[in-house]
Amino acid sequence: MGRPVGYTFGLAALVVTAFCIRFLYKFGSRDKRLPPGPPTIPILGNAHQIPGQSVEKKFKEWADIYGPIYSLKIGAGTLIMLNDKRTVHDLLDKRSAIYSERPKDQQMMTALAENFAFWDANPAWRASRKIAAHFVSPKNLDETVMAVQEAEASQLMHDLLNTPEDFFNHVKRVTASVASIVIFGFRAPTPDSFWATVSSTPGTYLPIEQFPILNYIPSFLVPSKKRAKTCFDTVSSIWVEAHSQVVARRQKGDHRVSLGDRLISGEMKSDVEMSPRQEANFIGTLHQGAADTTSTMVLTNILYLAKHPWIQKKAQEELDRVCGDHRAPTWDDFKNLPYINCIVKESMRMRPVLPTGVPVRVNRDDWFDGYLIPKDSAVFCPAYNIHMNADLYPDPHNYNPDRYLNRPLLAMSYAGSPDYENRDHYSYGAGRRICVGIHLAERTLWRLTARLLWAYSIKPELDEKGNELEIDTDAYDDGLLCCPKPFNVRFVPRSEKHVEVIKKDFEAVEDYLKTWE
Ligand code: HEM
Repeated sequence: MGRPVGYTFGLAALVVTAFCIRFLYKFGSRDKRLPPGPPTIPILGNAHQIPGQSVEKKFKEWADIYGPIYSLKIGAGTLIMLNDKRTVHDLLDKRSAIYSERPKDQQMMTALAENFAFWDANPAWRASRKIAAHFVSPKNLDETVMAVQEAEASQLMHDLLNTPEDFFNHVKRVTASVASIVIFGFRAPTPDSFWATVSSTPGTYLPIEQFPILNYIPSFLVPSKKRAKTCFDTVSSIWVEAHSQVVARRQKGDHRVSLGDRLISGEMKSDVEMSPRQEANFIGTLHQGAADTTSTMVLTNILYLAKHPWIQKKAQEELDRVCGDHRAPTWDDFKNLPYINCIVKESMRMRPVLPTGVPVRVNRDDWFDGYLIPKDSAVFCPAYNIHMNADLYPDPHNYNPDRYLNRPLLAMSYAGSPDYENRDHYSYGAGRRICVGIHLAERTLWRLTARLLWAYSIKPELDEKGNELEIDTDAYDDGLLCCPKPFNVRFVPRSEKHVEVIKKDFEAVEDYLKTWE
């Protein structure tokens, strides 16, 4: 005889309920085979423990508890954090063939659809990366744009002489201008010029990949979906405008040595065909990667130098020995001014612009140190965790450029070396996706730091009684980039002779700079 319908229905409901409870309980939980990590709760996993601010400090706290590799669960997603030199080298450098995709993220993919920094390691990414790497190679930079980059540094020194209180804007202008020259063949003469202000970001959005149920919310209830599309349109229209200005200039017969010029003329060709809009977004991506990151690092340098006058003195003794007071340093002095390089490295270690790094996605299941790294995990090289590890950098919270005295080379020499234990820092990332603009960034940072220290003593602001105000090296914005909050310092020229040279240097390049406008 068959069972009553009510009984069968009840049993089915019980099974479904049990299944749902088990599913919800398991959703967000950590598979036992994963690297360790903080306890999870159903559904959210660790999402509720991730703070909205200073997230890098929380990541570091967990690194202190769970060691060189740990995992976090965000709903269905897995984050893997690599906290020492060996784990980064073994996974991101040595196994880069599988650790080079970018995490899948629908809304980022809409907002940044033609930004190759967020593409998987596909043929189009390879083609873009190849051109970019070739164009911002040391050889090309030193052969084609060295003179104008030195001239830009001369303008910065002059701007600081005239309106030192405006130094944030001067620094932002010069780094944007340096990038614009290389990428578009145009410079930004003032902080409000078109070439100094191009940039936009998508803002916050729903974590759909980690919580797929969010996909079922109707689009009209999710403003971030619309925002992602608007972001793409806005950014794209800026780069298309920038690209068309290069085309228009060339049509007037004014051909320059920028990447844009070479692509438009066909002198350089992508292995994967690009439409004019894609070409515009490709070079725009480089500008976006270059401008704010570099200015942020220069501002960090200024902040930390103002706080540590004895470091300035040490650098200035070296500068005086090599350049005297009759000429400013140039890139040709790099080998003779090793302490400037130490200062650049130490600022990058103390305050990496992207403290948690930019994650890659592993494209298949992998095993490391007995742990499972599941396919599609987002794998982080959080520079802050590594840089604040006292075993790797003794007394890590102390700003001490001397720790780099025995590492006189530029960052790429260490990042590309198999001797991973000797690596200087991780502020440019690691593996196949390491910052493609590293050579340009290193040159700009060194040049500007050397010039600043040669020309000025950077001093704290004075209060109304003439006492120096305290410099707060912890006052940083909590945005996408780790940038110092607005602060005040004084740029005191080192002598009358230095002032004379600053003025003369600028006079000598003023007309030449105009040819790049
Ligand atoms: C101080 C200055 C800079 C810092 C700190 C910096 C930092 C970084 C970091 C951390 C990444 C992610 C690397 C990874 O995924 O492991 C990155 C990627 C990138 N950077 Fe930079 N960057 C700087 C300057 C530049 C410059 C000057 C350019 C352009 C000329 C540039 C263009 C890019 C691009 C296009 C990517 C994406 C690379 C890819 O996904 O293949 N960056 N940068």
